[in-house]
Amino acid sequence: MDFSFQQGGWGASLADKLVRKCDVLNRGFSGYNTRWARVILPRLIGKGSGRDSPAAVTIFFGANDSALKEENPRQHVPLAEYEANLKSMVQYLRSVDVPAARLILITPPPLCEAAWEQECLQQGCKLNRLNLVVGEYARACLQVAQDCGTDALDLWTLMQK
Ligand SMILES: CCCCCCCCCCCCCCCCOC[C@H](COP(=O)(O)O)OC(C)=O
Repeated sequence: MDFSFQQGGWGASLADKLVRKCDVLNRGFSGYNTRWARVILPRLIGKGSGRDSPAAVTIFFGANDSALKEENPRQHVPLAEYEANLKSMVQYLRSVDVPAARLILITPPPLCEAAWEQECLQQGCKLNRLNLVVGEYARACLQVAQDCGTDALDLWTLMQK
């Protein structure tokens, strides 16, 4: 997310598609999980921080939360806490007047284990994420969206090979 406004990134593409219709703001923090994000969210989005009411607010977490506890305890967040943190972020956004109908929860994307393993090896560690585990977090994200009455974008399913 942090890097999505770089050349060719999905944030930049979205901003380009929506030019003259609405502004796309990026509040991504690379490497963050929901445990850290829920703490800083009020500093990123406060009551009335947009000039107009937002057309949509996306919440896109889970890739880092789903890192394996044994191999990456720093970023790992247990599944139940991930769900609770997402719900807390939804509740916070609703408390600053973002209607549930304007919220979109995005599941973590699928993981290409072979490519990620290369990245891990370069950093001197073992493969620390598994696509099947990411899928469990994606399903939990969809469940939270259903429970909270928000829209959801199931990237994990849409982007599987
Ligand atoms: C109002 C309409 C909203 C539409 C949103 C459309 C969203 C499209 C998203 C496409 C996503 C492409 C894949 C992105 C992959 C991002 O992976 C990120 C993770 C975590 O990285 P970071 O954010 O830096 O912590 O990357 C890895 C390697 O886990």
